[in-house]
Amino acid sequence: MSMVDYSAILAGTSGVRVVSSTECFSHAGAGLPVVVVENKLGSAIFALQGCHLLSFVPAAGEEILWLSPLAMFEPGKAVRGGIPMCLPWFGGHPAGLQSHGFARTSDWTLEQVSQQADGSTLLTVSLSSDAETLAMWPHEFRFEMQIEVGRELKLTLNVDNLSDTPAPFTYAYHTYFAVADYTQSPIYGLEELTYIDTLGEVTRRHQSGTLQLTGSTDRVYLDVPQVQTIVDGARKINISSTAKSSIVWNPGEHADNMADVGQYRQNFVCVERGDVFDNAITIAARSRFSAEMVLSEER
Ligand SMILES: O=P(O)(O)OC[C@H]1O[C@H](O)[C@H](O)[C@@H](O)[C@@H]1O
Repeated sequence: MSMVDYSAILAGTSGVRVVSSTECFSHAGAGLPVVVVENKLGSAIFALQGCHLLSFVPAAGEEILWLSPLAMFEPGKAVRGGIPMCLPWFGGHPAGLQSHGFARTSDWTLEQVSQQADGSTLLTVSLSSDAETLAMWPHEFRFEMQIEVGRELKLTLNVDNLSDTPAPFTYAYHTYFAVADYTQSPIYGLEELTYIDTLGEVTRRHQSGTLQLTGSTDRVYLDVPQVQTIVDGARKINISSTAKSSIVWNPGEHADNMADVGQYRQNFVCVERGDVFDNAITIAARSRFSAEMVLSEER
């Protein structure tokens, strides 16, 4: 595993380290460079591959993110769990390019680290276009993620279209939330909305009342309110975002055919905030698009 030397960026900031994932997790695979952030308000770990959050624990709270015990930490392979970033397209690609875009398996660069006055830590991570990305997505770009680790986890995605043509764009924060049992964890904030059911034949449906998953589910809720709340026993996990869609997913019984999920499917639910399907956007030439997501825990 090759490690970039980040000592100049980390100098002067305490509580941030760049190490091999093998130091933090006992998962299979060669390992990936991860950034470990610890302060008095909370702690987080993210992989530089994909700018992929793997853990967030608010101080005195519990792990918010689910990371599969069967996850593989291999260069070029998306890790199962945490917050894979899907962009610059979400889902399948018409020409058969990799599902959920190339950003989640690309190596992002740690640009800046700073300590905020309230004790939180702010990190900036980026990915820029090159010949390989231009062959897949014909726009020069700079993707930037600002990661603020405090009592809450705040992620701000800035997408600069540096090209002279408008860029059609879909994305999602594909968050896997840790719950004791996804069939006992109601999700509030989607009541009476229209959703696209993508299991089998794609159909449009209406959500009557509160959503409670009972098995295999793959849905795109459109024009959602800012906040969804997952109730996991005595705690509530709040997901607040500027994104207009919520993709709700658990493979249910199909997890038996997924080498990195299997029997552990019961312990997560994905509520993914993004702009997809009818909410897809176009970023004008030489313009910036920004999207924010904040995760917090309540008891
Ligand atoms: O296995 P992945 O490529 O990570 O995708 C995992 C899942 O992501 C989203 O939730 C999609 O809506 C699902 O259809 C897909 O199965």
